[in-house]
Amino acid sequence: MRASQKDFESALSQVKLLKDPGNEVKLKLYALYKQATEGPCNTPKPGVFDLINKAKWDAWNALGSLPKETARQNYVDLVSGLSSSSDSSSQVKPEADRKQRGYETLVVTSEDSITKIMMNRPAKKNAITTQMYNEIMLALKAASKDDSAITVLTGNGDYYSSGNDLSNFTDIPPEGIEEKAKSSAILLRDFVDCFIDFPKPLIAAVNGPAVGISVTILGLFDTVYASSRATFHTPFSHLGQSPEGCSSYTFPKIMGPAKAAEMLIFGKKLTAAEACAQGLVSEVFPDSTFQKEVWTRLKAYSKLPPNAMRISKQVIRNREKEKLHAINAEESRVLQERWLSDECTNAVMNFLTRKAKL
Ligand SMILES: CCCCCCCCCCC/C=C/C(=O)SCCNC(=O)CCNC(=O)[C@H](O)C(C)(C)COP(=O)(O)OP(=O)(O)OC[C@H]1O[C@@H](n2cnc3c(N)ncnc32)[C@H](O)[C@@H]1OP(=O)(O)O
Repeated sequence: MRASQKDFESALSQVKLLKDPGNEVKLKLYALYKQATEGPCNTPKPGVFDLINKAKWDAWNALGSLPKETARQNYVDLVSGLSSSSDSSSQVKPEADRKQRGYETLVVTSEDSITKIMMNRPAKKNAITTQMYNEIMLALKAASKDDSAITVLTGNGDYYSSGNDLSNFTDIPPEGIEEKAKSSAILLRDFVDCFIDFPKPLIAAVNGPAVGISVTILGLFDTVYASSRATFHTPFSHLGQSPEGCSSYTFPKIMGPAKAAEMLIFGKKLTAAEACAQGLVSEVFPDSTFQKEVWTRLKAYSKLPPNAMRISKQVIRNREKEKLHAINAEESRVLQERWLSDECTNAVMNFLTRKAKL
């Protein structure tokens, strides 16, 4: 059955209510509309620099001598197809579709062009076990290839993360502590390399206190938002350890050597406001509105052209990459030795036997 003028008019009203179907479809709609109402294109071709009008002219001209009635019918069919697909895509996707399965220590979701990686061991203050290091690496690798524009790391519960899970030190294989230190240094190096190489904008939403490695790697993020309740703390000397996450380079660069030394050598704890004043944090939000304000901001950012954002990140970061990989390798090598020291063993034992908290 041929589309009537009434069908065509109703399609014209319907099209105004549709979600933006993208430029390609908009050009098709334009061309069919012109063909249906004016017949074949016989206006002069716009100049090469008049890009938009030239694209429209090309689309219309491509319809050749298609009869007006057929163009009208095609327009009505196209709008009807768009309406039904937009009805189904506007339905809320079931939770199971949005959540990426297969992680035990994380909840990973992708929505609104944002991949959110949430550390999910709230009862242990999101302490990072060997399994969590591996899962974060997997999630970052997947996020670097998915169709999201930006990636966010955050924590579930009252902490962002209490850093390395100190029970990682008790899980010693039969080959002995040296072997464990060696494999842990490789794990650490690989973990930090994933942040150095991550190609899309990477944002930390620091929902609460952050300790150790969860703080040091912030220097490798593009933006860091913090709740007013967050604190930042790297108690390496207390633990007989030394800095990682490239912080021996990024922290002095971000906050100056004197402030960096207070954090990295003396374990000074910064409030969110102090961390922001020193350049480690981009912006602090009141804890009561943190989630709402951060996600509203990120949803707006995620609509920016993704390729432009990736390229801007490359321009900002690429010249430092080689240096960062070398620093990461060196920090991991030094830590491998530190883990075998009495200072480190005693500090970890004190925590695990509940004699000390940091
Ligand atoms: C041979 C070498 C192997 C090494 C393998 C290493 C792999 C790579 C390492 C990379 C280097 C990283 C370095 C760091 O991140 S250093 C920082 C380490 N973190 C800490 O030292 C923090 C320790 N935790 C605390 O001081 C307190 O728990 C904290 C102040 C964070 C919170 O105190 P609060 O009183 O509020 O809460 P609880 O102490 O009762 O905590 C609740 C439960 O969570 C457990 N918890 C918390 N943090 C950790 C942690 N980091 N590791 C292990 N467990 C942690 C805590 O024990 C409580 O558990 P229970 O309820 O079971 O008692």
